[in-house]
Amino acid sequence: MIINNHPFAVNAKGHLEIGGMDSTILAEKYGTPLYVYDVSIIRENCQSFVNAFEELGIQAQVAYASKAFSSVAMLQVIKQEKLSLDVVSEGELYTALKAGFPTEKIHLHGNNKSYDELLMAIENSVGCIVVDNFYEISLIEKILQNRNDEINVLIRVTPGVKSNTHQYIMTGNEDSKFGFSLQNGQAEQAFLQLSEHRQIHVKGLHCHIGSQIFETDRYEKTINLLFETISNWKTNYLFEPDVLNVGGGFGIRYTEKDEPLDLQEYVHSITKAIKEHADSIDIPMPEIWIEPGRSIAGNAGITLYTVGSIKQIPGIRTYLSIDGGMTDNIRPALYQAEYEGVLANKADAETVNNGSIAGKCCESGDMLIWDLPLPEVESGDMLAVFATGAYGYSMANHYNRFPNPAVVFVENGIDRLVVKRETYQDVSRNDLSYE
Ligand SMILES: Cc1ncc(COP(=O)(O)O)c(C=O)c1O
Ligand SMILES: N[C@@H](CCCC[NH3+])C(=O)O
Repeated sequence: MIINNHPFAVNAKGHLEIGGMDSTILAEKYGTPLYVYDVSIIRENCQSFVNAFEELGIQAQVAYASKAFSSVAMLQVIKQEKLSLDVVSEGELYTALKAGFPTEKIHLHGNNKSYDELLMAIENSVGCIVVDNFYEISLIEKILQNRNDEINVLIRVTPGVKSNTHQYIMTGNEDSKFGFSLQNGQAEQAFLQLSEHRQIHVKGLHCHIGSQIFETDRYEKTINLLFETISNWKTNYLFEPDVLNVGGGFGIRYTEKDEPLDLQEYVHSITKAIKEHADSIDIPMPEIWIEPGRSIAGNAGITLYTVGSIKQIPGIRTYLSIDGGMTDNIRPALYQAEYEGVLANKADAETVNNGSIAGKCCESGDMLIWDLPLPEVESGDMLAVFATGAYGYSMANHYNRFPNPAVVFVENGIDRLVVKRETYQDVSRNDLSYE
């Protein structure tokens, strides 16, 4: 049975199941708050993208955007599914190396890569550096001066497309901290500078217009703009890209308001648009690279909490406080993101009232869900919040010195702890005494 359009079942005891396991048993075994992933859903999401390209006979790389959720176990699953990997920092690169990820399939991103980050990437022969700005070019040139390495780069461009999403997760517009503008000539200047360097191979262009996007026409519009540039560069510099990377951003279902497309639909429309343009300017079909994060990890994860204090304000609202909140999921506070949830131990009980789910932090904005329809709630009940697999754990923080939760993977009815719960020692690990 699918519950509320989220891919989880309810068992005979009326408990929420994830990956064939009773979620209340997981909560008892590992404690709450707890992130739980159904690994089979992660794998299905990976395969949806990979198979869609394969069926079209298109050369492609599907790079998991590891910022959505990075841990050694997660990246090992991604490696098993034969995807590539997008990393944005030394920490993400370090995690990828720790997971044994093939370095030639790693792409390094970032709008302010440091000398050390770039050096680490070059020393480890990553497959590609997505160059973002002129300062970065100068750092790469400096590193290559003393080395014989040759590197592949993509040029990250901002095509000037506004995506229909929250301002904080919009990245392809002209007024953005990311990438070289196509409009004002900076992308062309970067292209010329990079192309002159004998150790740098410009493989193509990269752009990412934003996140949680439901319309394929945004990608089509972006591809139109990219090809205006490619066509000019072909005429002026005989440029034919080997690769076009159109980023990630494919939307998922958080609440009933979201109507996600099948992942294949994005692949089909991106491929069609690129093919038509490549044919029209008579260049070989480039490899298509995409970078999904949320659409791989998001719907595979849930967070389990225990309900504590219940505060009823007659005629106004009932606040149900849980043992986590904005420290393990900052998205509602940061982007007014909305979620759905159920009581995991009463998953099939009839809903009778609305309850608003409050986090534990000393912050009025620490609210996870407003007015969630729920059955009769008692302290000690267990709340499951759906679709928290992306940008939940990875954006966790230590506000009020809360330790980060544990992460458990479940597959074929077997559960495995993949990230340990932090302890108070972990939280104060770097504190030094001043006495
Ligand atoms: C460059 C880049 N690629 C890929 C992604 C992944 O996006 P999403 O998780 O929405 O697929 C992001 C995040 O928005 C990004 O900035
Ligand atoms: N962290 C954001 C997505 C943007 C990430 C990368 N550009 C979110 O939770 O929705």
